Amino acid sequence: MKRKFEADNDAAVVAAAANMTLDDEVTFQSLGLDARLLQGIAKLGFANPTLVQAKAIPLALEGKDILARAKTGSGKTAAYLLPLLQSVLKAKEASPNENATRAFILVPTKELAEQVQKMCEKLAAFCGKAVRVVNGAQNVSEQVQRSMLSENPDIIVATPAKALLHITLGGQALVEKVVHLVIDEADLVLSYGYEDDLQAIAKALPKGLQTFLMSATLTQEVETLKKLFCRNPVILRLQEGEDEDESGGVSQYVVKCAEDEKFLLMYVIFKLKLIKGKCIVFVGEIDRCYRLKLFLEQFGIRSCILNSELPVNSRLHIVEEFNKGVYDIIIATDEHEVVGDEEDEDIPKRALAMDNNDGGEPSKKNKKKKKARLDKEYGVSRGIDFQNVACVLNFDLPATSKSYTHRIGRTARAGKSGMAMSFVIPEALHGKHKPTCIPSTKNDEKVMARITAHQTKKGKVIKPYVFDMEQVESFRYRMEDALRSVTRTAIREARTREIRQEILASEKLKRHFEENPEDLKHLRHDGELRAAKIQPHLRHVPEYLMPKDGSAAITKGPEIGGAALRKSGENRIRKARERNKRVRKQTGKGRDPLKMFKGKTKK
Ligand SMILES: Nc1ncnc2c1ncn2[C@@H]1O[C@H](COP(=O)(O)OP(=O)(O)OP(=O)(O)O)[C@@H](O)[C@H]1O
Repeated sequence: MKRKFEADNDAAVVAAAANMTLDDEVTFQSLGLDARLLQGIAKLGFANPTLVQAKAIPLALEGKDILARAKTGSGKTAAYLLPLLQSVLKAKEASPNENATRAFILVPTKELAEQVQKMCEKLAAFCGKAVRVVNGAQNVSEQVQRSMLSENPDIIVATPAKALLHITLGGQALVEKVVHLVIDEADLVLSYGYEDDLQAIAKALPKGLQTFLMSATLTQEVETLKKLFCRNPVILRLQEGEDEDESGGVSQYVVKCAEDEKFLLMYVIFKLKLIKGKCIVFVGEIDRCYRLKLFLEQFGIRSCILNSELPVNSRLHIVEEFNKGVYDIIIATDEHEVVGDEEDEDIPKRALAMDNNDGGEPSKKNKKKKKARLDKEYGVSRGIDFQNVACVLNFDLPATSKSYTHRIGRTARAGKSGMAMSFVIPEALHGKHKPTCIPSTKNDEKVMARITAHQTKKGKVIKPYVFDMEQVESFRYRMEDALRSVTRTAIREARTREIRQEILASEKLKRHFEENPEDLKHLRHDGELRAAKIQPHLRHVPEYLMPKDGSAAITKGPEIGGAALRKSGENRIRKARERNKRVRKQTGKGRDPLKMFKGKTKK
């Protein structure tokens, strides 16, 4: 049984309280950080520390162990990286010629390792060669691993499994000077199956390290890690919403609909551009990614897919490009989250093996085959810093309220606003349109009730979102037409083709892109899979289908995701791009002159 972690009963110093707020006068300068780090912070555009940074950094600089619980997107990464970097710089000043690894940062996924390493490099951008941080989570040969470790990088970011490999290879020489250990997403690392690795790491690292445990939720797992690694830590329990300004936070909505209406709404929402800005759509199974992508493709709507089957380089590139604004829609699974971690046994284990089955029970053989293909160190709903996401759309509900919290935490980050919309199939409507329905949705109402209770406890409200279904219904015929084309064979083909393409791009072209990084810009992940029958007429919305009062009349709720964009520069960039496109269309300017050129022959 899971138990909520009660810091108050703990012997440790409880530094946080419900009324902990951010003092106006706390600035990065007042935290006493090195001038080079302040330059890095300024370059990142961080004006002031977030609450978790303002509270954790001074304590960390005093050498205290920290156990911090702060909401998703609240800036926990810099809260531990800055004190770590400060410590490395100090050590380098004391012994400029000594190369020694001083910190290990453990994260649950490869995606997160890459992100943390990049953030570290950005914060240390003005430190010259004084700081060397490596991403030790990559799959590399022993030879590469040896060369990576040969100069004892100051900071190693890795998953626990990879960190242990490094420690085993590097031996005492690698760990003897380690003084800091960070476990990011601490509530998650154990559920990723890293327990044995963590036990071994605890034995191998020197005693008396300064430890940081960072998490969005305090659970029994965090308590276990605390016992394993911490010495009387300061516990920071930063309450939800304390560091939000009034406009910040996620507005949460629920839409009750049948399985086929999910597709209908997706068509209408994306085709009529009802979402202003970028959107992450979470689905329950890998096959669902392809079903939805192929379905949207029928209407000329482009999207990218993210799941653990894709090679890690493709996954990282997709997130990077999405953050730059290259793509608007990501359809993702969060497979590690799908194995329910709540007490209720009724919660369907949205097991990976159900995949590809369209509802049937998986055969044992199938189960084995599927699991072998998936990357254990994959994860997108935890920790990944998707930027300026206007809306998180739960096409299929997650299995637990904890997963829900992390999914919706991909929007409204860094004090911005965002929207989360969840589709829920009421029991009465379940069973309708069985061919596409996934078994886990049977329990949607139960799961949603648990999610609502969890959010209510945190003072959050989930409101119903209303669409004008009469207007939406006029699109049904086209939806059904498109859905019919997305057969199981088409899905299977698309899935195989996508993986093949991505592996090709990821592995064979890796060296090419290392040598020609500019070419990466042209590698797109939202291409058409074309596995389903293409029906050109579906790409256009005929005038007679459009609501008389414009597309916005379809929603009776607030603008979807609009608030998130109002604050981001991306909105301006997007508008400028659209404007330029219109101008180019009207004037013909900007077209490829080579393609436009019509040679005249002399008479
Ligand atoms: N002081 C700051 N001012 C403005 N933006 C910041 C600041 N600190 C961090 N950010 C930005 O906030 C976003 C979220 O930060 P970060 O990823 O560290 O959050 P997190 O708390 O670790 O989230 P999660 O729980 O999802 O892992 C990032 O885009 C980061 O660049």
